[in-house]
Amino acid sequence: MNTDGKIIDEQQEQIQAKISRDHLISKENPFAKLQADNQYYFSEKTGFNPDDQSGTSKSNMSGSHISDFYSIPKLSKVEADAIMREISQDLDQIQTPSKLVESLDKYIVSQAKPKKIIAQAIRNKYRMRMISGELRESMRPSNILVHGRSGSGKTEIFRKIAKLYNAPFISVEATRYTEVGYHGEDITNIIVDLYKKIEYHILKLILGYNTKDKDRFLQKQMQYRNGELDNYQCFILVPGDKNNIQQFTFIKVQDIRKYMYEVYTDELFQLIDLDQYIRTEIEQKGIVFIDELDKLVKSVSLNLAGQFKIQPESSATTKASDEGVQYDLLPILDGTTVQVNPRAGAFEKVKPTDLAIELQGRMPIKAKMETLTKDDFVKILKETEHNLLIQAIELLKIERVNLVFSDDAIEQMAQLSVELNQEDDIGARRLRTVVDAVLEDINFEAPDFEQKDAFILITKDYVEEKVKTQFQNRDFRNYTM
Ligand SMILES: Nc1ncnc2c1ncn2[C@@H]1O[C@H](COP(=O)(O)OP(=O)(O)OP(=O)(O)O)[C@@H](O)[C@H]1O
Repeated sequence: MNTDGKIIDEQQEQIQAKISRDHLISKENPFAKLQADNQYYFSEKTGFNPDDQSGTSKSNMSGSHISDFYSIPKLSKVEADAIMREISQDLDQIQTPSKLVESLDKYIVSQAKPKKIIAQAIRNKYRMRMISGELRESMRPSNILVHGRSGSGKTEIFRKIAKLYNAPFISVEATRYTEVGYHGEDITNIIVDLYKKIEYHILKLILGYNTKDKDRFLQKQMQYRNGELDNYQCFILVPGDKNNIQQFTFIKVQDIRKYMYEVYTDELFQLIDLDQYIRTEIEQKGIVFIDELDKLVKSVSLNLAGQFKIQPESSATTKASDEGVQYDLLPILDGTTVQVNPRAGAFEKVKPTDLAIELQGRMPIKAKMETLTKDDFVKILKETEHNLLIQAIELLKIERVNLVFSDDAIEQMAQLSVELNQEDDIGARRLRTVVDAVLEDINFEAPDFEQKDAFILITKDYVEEKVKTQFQNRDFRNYTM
C-alpha cells in the first residue's frame, strides 16, 4: 500500500492493535483501505469522474453493492466515533521528538541539529492541537525555515515526517505562483489542492452504486460543500478475514473526511472551495512545503547611474511581482505550519534575512542543513534503509544475478560523487548518477548472462573505470532527480 512502508507499518500496527484491543470486528484497519482507489470497499458498481464532463467515464474501482454482502454485528455510531477519536489521538501521540529523530535517522544521514529542531517544532504543533479556546487562538503556528545546500535532505526529512504522521503533505514551488494565473488571490490554491481528491472519494462513498448520475453527483457535491452531509453515515466494508467474511461498519462523513485528511499525501485532482473547516484541518495537521522560496528574493545590483536597481533573482522576465508573492504567502503562513524549502543554492546567493520582514517573522524557527561530506555519502549508501545499493541488488536478483559491493568500491562511489559535485553541487542526488553509471552495463546485460545465480563483485577499480568512462561521454552536470 505504501512503498515507504516501514514507518507507516509501525503506525498501522499500533492502530490495528488498538482496534483489536477494542474488540473491533477486524484485525485490519478499515480506514487504511480508504487510501487507494482499488482498495475501497463500499457499495459501488461504477465510478464517476467529475472532471469528465461527458459523464461517461468509469473509474477503475470495482466495489460491490452493500447488499451483496451479509452483515455482521456493526458498530454503533457512538462506538465508531469513539474509535475515530482514539485513532486520531493515537496518531498524535505516536512520535515524541526523540522517537521522531530516531525514525528519521534510519533514512536521513547527518543533519542532527535540523532534525532535532524540526522534530521539536512538529511536536509543538501537536501540543497546540490539544489546547482549545482563546489560548489556542492566540498561539501562532511554528513555521520552519529550512535552508542549506541542494540535495542535503530538506525535502526528504519532511516527506518522511508526513508519512510518519499520516499528515497531508503538499509540496509547491513558490515560483509557480509568480506565473500568470497563479498569482494574487489564487495563492490559496496551495492549500486547496489538498482537498480535491478527498471530496471526490467521499462523494463516491456517499453516492454508492449510483455515481453515474451526474445531476445527483453535483447535487450531493453541493450538499457536501455546505456541510449538510457531515453527519451522514456511510457504510465501510471491512476486508475479509481468513475465512473471507466481509464485514461493514457505519462511519460519519465528517469522520471519514477527517481521517482522509490525515492519510492523504497523494496526487490531487480537482479544486474545491476553501472553507473554514478545511482551513482548520490544514492548520492542525497539514504540512505545506514551499519550495524555491529564495527565488522570490530580489537581488540588488548597482546600475550605471549608481542607483539601486532591483532585479528578480531568478528571472528578469517573471511577470508577477516576486515581492507581491511573498506577501501573498503570508496568510498561508499564518494559517498553517509551513516548511519552507529553499532550493538549489538555497539562500546561498541570498540570505533568509533578504526575505520580506513579515515573511521572516512568520518563520521563527530556522534550521540550517549541514553540507554532506564523503563520509555521509558512504553512510547513505551503506546504512540507510532501502538505500540505492539495496535497491540495485534486489532488482538484479530478479534476473538471478547477485551483486556484491566491496567496501572500497562504496568508498570510491562516495569519493567520485564528491568530486563530480565540485562541478555542480547536487548533493546526495549525485550518488544516484554514480550508482547508475557503475551498474549501467550490468543492468543492461544481466538478463543475458548465461550463468544464473552468479555473484558479481563490484570493486573499486570497476567503479573507477565505469564512472570515468561515463563521465567522459556524458554531461553529468545537468543531472537532476
Ligand atoms: N541527509 C541525507 N541522507 C540520506 N539521503 C539523502 C540525504 N540528503 C539527500 N538525500 C538523498 O538525496 C535526494 C535528494 O534530497 P532532497 O530532495 O531532500 O534534497 P533537498 O535538500 O530538498 O534539495 P533541493 O534544495 O535541491 O530541493 C533524496 O531523495 C535522498 O535520496
